[in-house]
Amino acid sequence: MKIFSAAQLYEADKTTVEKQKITSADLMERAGTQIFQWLHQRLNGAPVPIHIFCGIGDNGGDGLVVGRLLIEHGYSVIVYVVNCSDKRSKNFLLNYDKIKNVTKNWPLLMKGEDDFPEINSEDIIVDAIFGIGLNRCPGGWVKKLIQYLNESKAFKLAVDIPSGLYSNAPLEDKEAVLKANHTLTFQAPKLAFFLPETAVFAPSFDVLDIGLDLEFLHNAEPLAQLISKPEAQRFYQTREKFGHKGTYGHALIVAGSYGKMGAAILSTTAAFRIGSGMVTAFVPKCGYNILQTAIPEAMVITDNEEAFLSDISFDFEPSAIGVGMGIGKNKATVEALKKLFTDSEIPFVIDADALNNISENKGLLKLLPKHSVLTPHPGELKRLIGEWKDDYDKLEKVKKFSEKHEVVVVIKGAYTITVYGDKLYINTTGNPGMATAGSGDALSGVITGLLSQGYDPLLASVFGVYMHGSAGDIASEQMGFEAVMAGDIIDNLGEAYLDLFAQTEPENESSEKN
Ligand SMILES: NC(=O)C1=CN([C@@H]2O[C@H](COP(=O)(O)OP(=O)(O)OC[C@H]3O[C@@H](n4cnc5c(N)ncnc54)[C@H](OP(=O)(O)O)[C@@H]3O)[C@@H](O)[C@H]2O)[C@@H](O)CC1
Ligand SMILES: [K+]
Repeated sequence: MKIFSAAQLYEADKTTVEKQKITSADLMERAGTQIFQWLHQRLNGAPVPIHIFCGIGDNGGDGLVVGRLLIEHGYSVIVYVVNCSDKRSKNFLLNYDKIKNVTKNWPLLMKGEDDFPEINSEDIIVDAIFGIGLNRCPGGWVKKLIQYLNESKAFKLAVDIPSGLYSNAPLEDKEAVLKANHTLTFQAPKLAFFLPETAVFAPSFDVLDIGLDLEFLHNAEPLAQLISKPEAQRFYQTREKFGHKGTYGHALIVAGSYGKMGAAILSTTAAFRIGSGMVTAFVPKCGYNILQTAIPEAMVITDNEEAFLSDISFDFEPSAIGVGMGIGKNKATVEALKKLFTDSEIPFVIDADALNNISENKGLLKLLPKHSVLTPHPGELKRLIGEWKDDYDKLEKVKKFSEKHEVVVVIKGAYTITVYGDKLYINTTGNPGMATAGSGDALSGVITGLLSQGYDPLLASVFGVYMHGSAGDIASEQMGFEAVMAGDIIDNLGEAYLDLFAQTEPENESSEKN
């Protein structure tokens, strides 16, 4: 699924109206009807008070449509007009007139704090104050209204986007954004829903298909691609009936130091579980017995040093190399990395201490084979590219970094984002249970294992992140977030493959669940 900018959505709106020979009011009716149906399906006529706060633009217009349809179906509705500007939109005015035909209780005009209504915790708030047309930070009594609504325990449903949030621009004042419980967004999710600073305002959402012109949407270059099951299914490369272990490559995992041999075990096991034909672990001497005992399937080569890596030499040609998990920052290890990067031509997966060593010795970057994959968590990323002003600045910096060094960067987080040049791929699998030691080692093993099977570096990253998250989701379903350990994620990679093509109940066609 594609993520578009606000400007592109306006363009799509215009094209749709022209091509489908409808009016923009018809489109608003479609949008409002979808929101109404979502509520109606869940409330089933329940007499719960519904407070609808409408701005004076088209987002407010949507709110008025929802209000009218709810009133027509006998719901208990109170509509407020947040009268923050004189420039009411055409379709707002049209629906303002229409709602007067179905009720004697005209919308209440709010002009200041004195007009804030009492809202009970069992009530429902529909937020239709601002949509993607927000053009400045809400201030004055409107900001106070947003804060007032945020304090309420009532369920808050945002129309299109929580009011005060820009769809694809940085946050100006986090006190002036509605904290929605759920958002019903039109046609495509907004970029703000996936970035750490802004995602908290839209913790869950559904995408409502309002029938915008498919050709336009198909041809438009998106801000980012969302990676869910349908995309992951397309990336999957079938295993051949007559394949043998050589067909699926030989992954080399360069990992571990004294006290951190678990990182090597996790990455090596993950590379196997994702389908590598053979995996060799390169570890300091102290890891030999540990690795051979923990993973009999793996081959093990050791460094001359007992406790850390000092010279990474091997006498075979791996099809992919994952390096850095638990290797520490010994001077000799940095020299060993320098030699490894210089001698190899195949792309690497670079994680953990390999990233930290690169950050402290930026010259190493120049030695990296093209299309290597870097998998930093936020702290490692900061050390690599420096501080950023906000999430959007971060993405721009990573894009430049990716372009300059011709590498894939996997920014790990609640929504992991893979960056390659100016392209962004946002993952949708994963859960808070995966915030546990070794989860990153599992991911680097997964990506290395996919590379070794012939997936190209970008696909290995995007598909690997999806599979790692999916395995984590399955593990969390089995044992709850708190109990998940990295090994459980790896143990469920097989289930994640099975789940990729498992038959599921058909979803409601008009909405895509997040
Ligand atoms: N595109 C589509 O495909 C479809 C879009 N649809 C819907 O339209 C929505 C977009 O509507 P929109 O363009 O009218 O903008 P919207 O978000 O209502 O706000 C603009 C108004 O708010 C005002 N205003 C802004 N910031 C402010 C501030 N800080 N403080 C105070 N005022 C502020 C601004 O006032 P002004 O700057 O003119 O003073 C202007 O009047 C979209 O989110 C979706 O819900 C669907 O109906 C159908 C398909
Ligand atoms: K809104």
